[in-house]
Amino acid sequence: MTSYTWWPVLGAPMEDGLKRVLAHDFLRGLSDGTLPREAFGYFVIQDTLYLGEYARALALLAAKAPSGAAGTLAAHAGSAIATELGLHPALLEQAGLDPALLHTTPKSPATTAYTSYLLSVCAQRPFHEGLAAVLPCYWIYQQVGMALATSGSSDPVYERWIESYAAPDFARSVAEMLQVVDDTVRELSDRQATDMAEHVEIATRYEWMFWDAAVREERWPW
Ligand SMILES: Cc1ncc(C[n+]2csc(CCO)c2C)c(N)n1
Repeated sequence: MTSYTWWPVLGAPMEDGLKRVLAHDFLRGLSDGTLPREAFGYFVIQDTLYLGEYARALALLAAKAPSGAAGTLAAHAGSAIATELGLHPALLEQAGLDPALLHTTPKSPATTAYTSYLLSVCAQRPFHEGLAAVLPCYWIYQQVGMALATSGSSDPVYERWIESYAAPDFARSVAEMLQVVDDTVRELSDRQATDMAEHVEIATRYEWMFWDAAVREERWPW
């Protein structure tokens, strides 16, 4: 990580957020198997809703990317959709939940806030800012996957989730994205780099809030 040009610019807010994420009850519960199935089911449904919007954010970003990065971003938009359609419904079924819930559950307040934020930054702000907003999604999940994979989980459903983010395929996709970030950061003024760091910090907080909403099974007041 430290060999990347972007690390000294963007690493601090993500590392701080990662510490908080790793200490969150949701991830402790995934590791030791005490996470209630209801909280995991809530998470998988909300995450599927999230992925559909995240893919659109990446597609918006692809449209304004320099040509060297456009193909990577468009391909990643495609693979986010593939996860939405593949892994997530399979996880739901394995967890004993009806995949039809995916079509009847509304986005939670946290999912609405995070995806609205991503879409608005990617649509309305310059490329480097959008890239900063989508970065914690990759980096945090990779770090979480690696941290949890060292001891795994006694629960086979949770273990499958951990394995998918500790897998070499996922590491390759994160590395592609980090290279795009590196190529981008190299060209920026100090002001632009500070703007990126601000988006990284906000998106990292949203990542924490997403786990937290699942533990609380957050709902709209009516
Ligand atoms: C809340 C939330 N944040 C990050 C991810 C991880 N993630 C989602 S899409 C994508 C890239 C393309 O597949 C990655 C790494 C998630 N699943 N849910």
